[in-house]
Amino acid sequence: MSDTKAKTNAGLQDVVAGESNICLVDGKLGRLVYQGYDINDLVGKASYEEVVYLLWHGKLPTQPELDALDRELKANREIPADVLTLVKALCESKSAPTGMEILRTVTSYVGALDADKSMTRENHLRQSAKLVALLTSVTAAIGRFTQGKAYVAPRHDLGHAANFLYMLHGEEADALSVEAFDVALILHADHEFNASTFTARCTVGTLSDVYSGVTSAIGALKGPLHGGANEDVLRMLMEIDDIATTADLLRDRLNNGVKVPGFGHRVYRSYDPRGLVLKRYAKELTAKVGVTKWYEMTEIAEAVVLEHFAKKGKDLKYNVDLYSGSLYNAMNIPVELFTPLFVMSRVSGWTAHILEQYANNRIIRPVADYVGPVDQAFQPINER
Ligand SMILES: CC(=O)SCCNC(=O)CCNC(=O)[C@H](O)C(C)(C)COP(=O)(O)OP(=O)(O)OC[C@H]1O[C@@H](n2cnc3c(N)ncnc32)[C@H](O)[C@@H]1OP(=O)(O)O
Ligand SMILES: O=C([O-])CC(=O)C(=O)O
Repeated sequence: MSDTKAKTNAGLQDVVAGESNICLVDGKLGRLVYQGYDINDLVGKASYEEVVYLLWHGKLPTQPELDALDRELKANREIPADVLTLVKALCESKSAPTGMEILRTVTSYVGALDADKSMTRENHLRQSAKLVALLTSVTAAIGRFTQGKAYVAPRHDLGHAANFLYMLHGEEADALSVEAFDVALILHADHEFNASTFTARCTVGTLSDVYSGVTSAIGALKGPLHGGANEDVLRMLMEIDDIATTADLLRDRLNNGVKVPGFGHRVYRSYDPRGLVLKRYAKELTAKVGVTKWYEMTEIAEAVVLEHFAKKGKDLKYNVDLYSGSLYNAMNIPVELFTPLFVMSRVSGWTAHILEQYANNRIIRPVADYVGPVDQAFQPINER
């Protein structure tokens, strides 16, 4: 048995697992900072594309730098014919793969077909830009095919957020939807050593490639305790489907010890600053489109769950996934696409962390506190 008296924190809670310049999550103050910039100073002022540049390069771009990134993203918007055929076949498959399973497969597929395997920062940035653009177009295509609609080719005169909504709906979205969607992309872009980002760093810490890092990160984000929670929130509300009974049903759920998606966080103790911004946009957009039911039910959920936590003396609050559901619904985005939307945004953060890991790499390999037996006497199979 190991003689190391390592203190094992279940789920690595509060364990400092490395240094990073990219993102600060201040759980006590409810503050989120990208490369030194508070998210509240970025939303509504910077575009998602500027934030992508910021995360990768550690500084806000000048206009020529932003133009160059914009050209590169646009050059990668079109889905290659073989990828489109794969996406369509998966969407129509009897096994009904989820959007996350399709994105995971596509990432792995395009990685296998990328002939340039060189381990240079320049090549890694090229691959990162390709993934940011391509996974966005593929998410829109999944939305089209799963609704039995035809693929809509990208436009090059639209920004990243506006182009996605155009490719999904086949028509240009209104200005408030584009602004709110761009803000949602910014807010989901990075979050320090969350489970999927840490997974990506572990993968590339072996000096594996960018596509492997992102493929494994998608697998980690998919789970209901992480990115999958944004779909679960709206599904839960749709199952309740009644404003009048929401509070009682949620109280029952909590009293039966069942978790409510969209609440709780490993780091935030005061509040999740992303949730506040999304709530504001959800309120405005749902009122504008005249579909306020899910937003109203979400507000009831917020009140009921926080009251429950407070009575139990728990400092848990709602997280980023609570209000995104009613917001995306007001943009007419199907629930099945909510976690893929998270990928579309977070791929910028994953690749920023992948670049940072490569720049100062040491293989990530913690130790286990072995608690099993060590002195077992071997018995041949015929004596067992
Ligand atoms: C983008 C993101 O990944 S944000 C998170 C998205 N995930 C969700 O919304 C799913 C619901 N939330 C959760 O499962 C958790 O809060 C997590 C996974 C986010 C954090 O997990 P942990 O830090 O391990 O907290 P843990 O699950 O141990 O919760 C601590 C206590 O609060 C309770 N609790 C935590 N979240 C919730 C919840 N959503 N509803 C009800 N109770 C909860 C737990 O049951 C536990 O209670 P106990 O001490 O009586 O056993
Ligand atoms: O930080 C976490 O553990 C989860 C989270 O909110 C995110 O990844 O955005």
